Amino acid sequence: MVRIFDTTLRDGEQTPGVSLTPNEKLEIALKLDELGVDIIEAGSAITSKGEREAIKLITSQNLNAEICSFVRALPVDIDYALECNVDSVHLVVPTSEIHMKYKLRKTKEETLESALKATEYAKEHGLIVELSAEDATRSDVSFLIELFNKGAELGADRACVCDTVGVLTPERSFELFKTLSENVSIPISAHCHNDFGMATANTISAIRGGAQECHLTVNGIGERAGNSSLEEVVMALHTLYNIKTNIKTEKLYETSRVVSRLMKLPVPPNKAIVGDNAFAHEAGIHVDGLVKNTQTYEPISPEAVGNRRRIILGKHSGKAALKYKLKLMGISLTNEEFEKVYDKIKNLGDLGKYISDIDLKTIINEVKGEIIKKKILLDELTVVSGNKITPVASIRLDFADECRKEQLIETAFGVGPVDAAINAIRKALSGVADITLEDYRVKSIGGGTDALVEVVVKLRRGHEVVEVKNSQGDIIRASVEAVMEGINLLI
Ligand SMILES: CC(=O)SCCNC(=O)CCNC(=O)[C@H](O)C(C)(C)COP(=O)(O)OP(=O)(O)OC[C@H]1O[C@@H](n2cnc3c(N)ncnc32)[C@H](O)[C@@H]1OP(=O)(O)O
Ligand SMILES: CC(=O)C(=O)O
Repeated sequence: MVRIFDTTLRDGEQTPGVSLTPNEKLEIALKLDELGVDIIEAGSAITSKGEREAIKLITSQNLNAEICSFVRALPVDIDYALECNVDSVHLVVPTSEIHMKYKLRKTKEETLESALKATEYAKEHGLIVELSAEDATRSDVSFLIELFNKGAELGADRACVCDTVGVLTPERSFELFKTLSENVSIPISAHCHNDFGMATANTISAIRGGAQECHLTVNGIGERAGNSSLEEVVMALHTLYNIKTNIKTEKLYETSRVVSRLMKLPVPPNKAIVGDNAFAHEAGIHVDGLVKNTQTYEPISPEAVGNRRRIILGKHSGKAALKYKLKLMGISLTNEEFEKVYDKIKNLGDLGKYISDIDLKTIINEVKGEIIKKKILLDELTVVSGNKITPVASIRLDFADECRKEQLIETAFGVGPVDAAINAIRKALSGVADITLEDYRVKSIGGGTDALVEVVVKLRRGHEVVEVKNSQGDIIRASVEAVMEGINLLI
């Protein structure tokens, strides 16, 4: 069993440009606790008043996880951590020549002395101490052994080896952690960075070498190129090495998305385990294999990590993929219709188009000659904007489906006239269609104030996404009509 020390809220929050409010930190901490991490490094208490408020909020929840604060080898940092009622401190001491000489401006002896004093101080105040060597992978190994063993004599509970600038290789990592775990009297943890894209491999090698705990972040976020990614390390350990952790893997995707949303850091589609393409398949040969047996092209099931399988139609699709999609959607086609739909998919694919489920429905309707009646029509739109007025829009929509027919009227404010108009649509449709605007882009086609503007909106309803374009001279109408078109496609 390997213990997971999650540093999403400390090293992860050190991602340049990221800063969370106390409530946002709490929301992530609650998710991490549900996920089953053993330790949550909630922040560095010394950093700011807001940071301390966040850590206090987290420690007040009585979570299952141990709550930890980063501290330098300084009593003042430990005092701030104590004020936040944490269970433990991640007590960090630079150990490489470069860090000691240039950053701390201290000798090895002085560094060791301050580290041990700080350890003693933290222990006297009842804290669990994880004594951590910063830039350990560019440090003298005998110095690391001396620091950790002397720290252990003073009560340090765990030792941590930081690959601060990500220079380990899997081979070196195995050897280093083997040597340290054979010569240090307390459990050792690995904290790896991803500067050369090897953080996951280095962490796994550290564990194989004897590390009993690892520092990870959700989505691999963190300083520079980030830290070892929690979802990658955990799934590799469970699946490829048969080493267990306390992580409830089926919560990985959901946790990834909460962190992404609150940190405003999108997850790359090809991100292992939690990326939207991690279980997406387009190539015909792959989909044919998957339909016959999912293990042909999936090393683990998407459900195991709370992700989902997506079959994408496009240029590389084969007929097995189209048949599979039609079966899922409960649509039957004659052979002739099937061939026509398939040809259209290939043609659109050649034009570089990705064919969403909604596009597929539109293609099928076209091929079958069926006209789809729009459920929501824009009847009236009024927008008022100026220098002495908060932009405001009122809207009247005609809504009609099989069971309901009504007019929806709403008014809303916005930061500008477009925002006000879209807010009014959203308000009018709340409860009718819960749709989120994921992206809005505008560009001018030609110059001059009378130029055409092209608006592109991306809307999501559950797992379905549409992208719609509208071009005309009036930016407000272009925006509203693009949104209305998208909504009609989604409902
Ligand atoms: C690899 C890592 O991720 S390390 C963690 C990085 N995290 C952070 O930096 C947390 C956010 N930081 C902050 O809010 C601020 O830097 C503070 C509050 C910690 C310190 O702010 P300041 O007092 O203004 O110091 P400043 O940031 O300019 O410099 C850091 C000081 O800490 C010292 N220091 C750095 N690491 C350590 C350490 N582990 N133990 C003791 N002292 C340290 C530096 O030598 C420097 O001291 P100096 O001013 O005497 O030269
Ligand atoms: C302590 C830490 O975050 C590092 O050395 O990378």
